[in-house]
Amino acid sequence: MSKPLIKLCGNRSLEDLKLTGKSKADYLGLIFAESKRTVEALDVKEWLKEVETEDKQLVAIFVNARLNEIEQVMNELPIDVIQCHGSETVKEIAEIKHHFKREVWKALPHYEGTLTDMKLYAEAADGFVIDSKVKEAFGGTGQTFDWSKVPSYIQAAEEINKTLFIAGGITPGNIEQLLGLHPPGIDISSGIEQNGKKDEALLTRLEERVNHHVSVSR
Ligand SMILES: O=C(O)c1ccccc1N[C@@H]1O[C@H](COP(=O)(O)O)[C@@H](O)[C@H]1O
Repeated sequence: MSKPLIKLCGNRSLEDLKLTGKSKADYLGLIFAESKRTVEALDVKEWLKEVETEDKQLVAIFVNARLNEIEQVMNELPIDVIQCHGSETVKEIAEIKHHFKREVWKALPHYEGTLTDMKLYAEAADGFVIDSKVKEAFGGTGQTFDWSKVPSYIQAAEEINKTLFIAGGITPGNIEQLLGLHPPGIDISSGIEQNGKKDEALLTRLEERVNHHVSVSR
C-alpha cells in the first residue's frame, strides 16, 4: 500500500513549524482565518527563514476571504495551495483560481449533500478537504465524522480526478482505522496538539502508526 499524502495543519508558531518541518508530512497548513490558530503572513515569513520546508508544500487556509486579503498573504509567502474552508461559491473558487494561478482546494463539510457538492465544485476546485460539520465553526474542531462515507468520497474524487483529503478529529489513536479505508490524503490539526502547541510525542506516534500501517499492508 502506498502512503497517503499527509497534511499537518494549523501551525501557529516557529516551534510548531520546526517540529512539523522535520516530519515526513507532504503539506504544512497555516490558518489565515479567524481561529485560535491564526497566523500573520509577516510572522510566518520570518519563521520560514529558520525552518527547512523545501520538501513540503505550503497550504494557506482562508474562510470566505476577499481576493485582496488572500493577495496580502500570497505577496509575502511561497504558498503552493490555497484552501478555502468557508462557504465560498463555485464562482468565487473559480475567481481565486484564475487570479492566483495556484492550486485551490475547497473544504466541504460532511453532510448528506457532500457528494453533490463535490460534483458542483469540480469545475473550479483542484481538490477537496472533507471535514466535520460543526455548528458555528468552520474547521479545526477536533471532531470526526461518520467515516463509513469515506469510500464514497474516495470514489467520487477518483471519478472527477481530484485530490482528496479527509479531515476532522484525526489522531494517532484513530488514524489506522482511517488508513484502512485508503484515503489519498489525510489532514490533521488538533490531533497532534497539546496545550495549544504541536506536540512532538503525538507527532511521533502519528508517524509510527502511518509507517506501521503501510508496512503491514504491503
Ligand atoms: O484549524 C483551524 O483553526 C481552522 C479554522 C478555520 C478553518 C479551518 C481550520 N482548520 C482546518 O480544519 C481541519 C480539521 O482540523 P482538526 O484536525 O479537526 O483540528 C484542519 O486540518 C484544517 O484544514
